[in-house]
Amino acid sequence: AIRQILQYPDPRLHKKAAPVALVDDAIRALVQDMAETMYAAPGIGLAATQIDVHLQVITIDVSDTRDQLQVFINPEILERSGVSVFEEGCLSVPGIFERVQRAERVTVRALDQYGKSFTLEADGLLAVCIQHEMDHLQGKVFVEYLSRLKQTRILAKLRKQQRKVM
Ligand SMILES: O=C(O)C[C@@H](Cc1ccccc1)C(=O)SCC(=O)c1ccccc1
Ligand SMILES: [Zn+2]
Repeated sequence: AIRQILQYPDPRLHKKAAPVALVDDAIRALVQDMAETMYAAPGIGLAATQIDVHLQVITIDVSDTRDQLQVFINPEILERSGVSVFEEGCLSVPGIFERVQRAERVTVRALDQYGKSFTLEADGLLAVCIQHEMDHLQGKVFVEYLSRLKQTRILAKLRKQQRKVM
């Protein structure tokens, strides 16, 4: 089912996600809901935190055919190298696109939706997205890397947008 995505500055976006103890059918159902929600938004990634589920689960699909889902459960970054700057967006901060500096390449270890451990070396958009989603699991939203002035302006803009919707 498509879930509601929390909108910044909702305080629930700052909660830290707990590790998944057992990758069972309930977790696989959560992954399905996250994928459905991500594709409908549309987005290239989604962290469970964004649908108010505080578990370390991430779905990503950076393919342009939108049919290559990648699932990361209890992800850990083992290595990071280089620097890349990329204009990022966020489904929890609609309409805001800002440049963020991150590692160019990451080696990440995680469990898949069947509980099997895997290690992946990523670069490019996949590396950027993995880091963006893992920030969400730590309760961090990409706008927090920006200057105070930019954050103030973004909050004002979002408040205006959210009032209109109400
Ligand atoms: O809020 C999120 O985590 C989703 C976010 C992921 C992300 C985008 C860009 C850089 C880093 C992380 C999004 O998917 S925002 C929407 C977006 O960028 C996009 C949507 C459809 C097609 C292509 C990109
Ligand atoms: Zn985001």
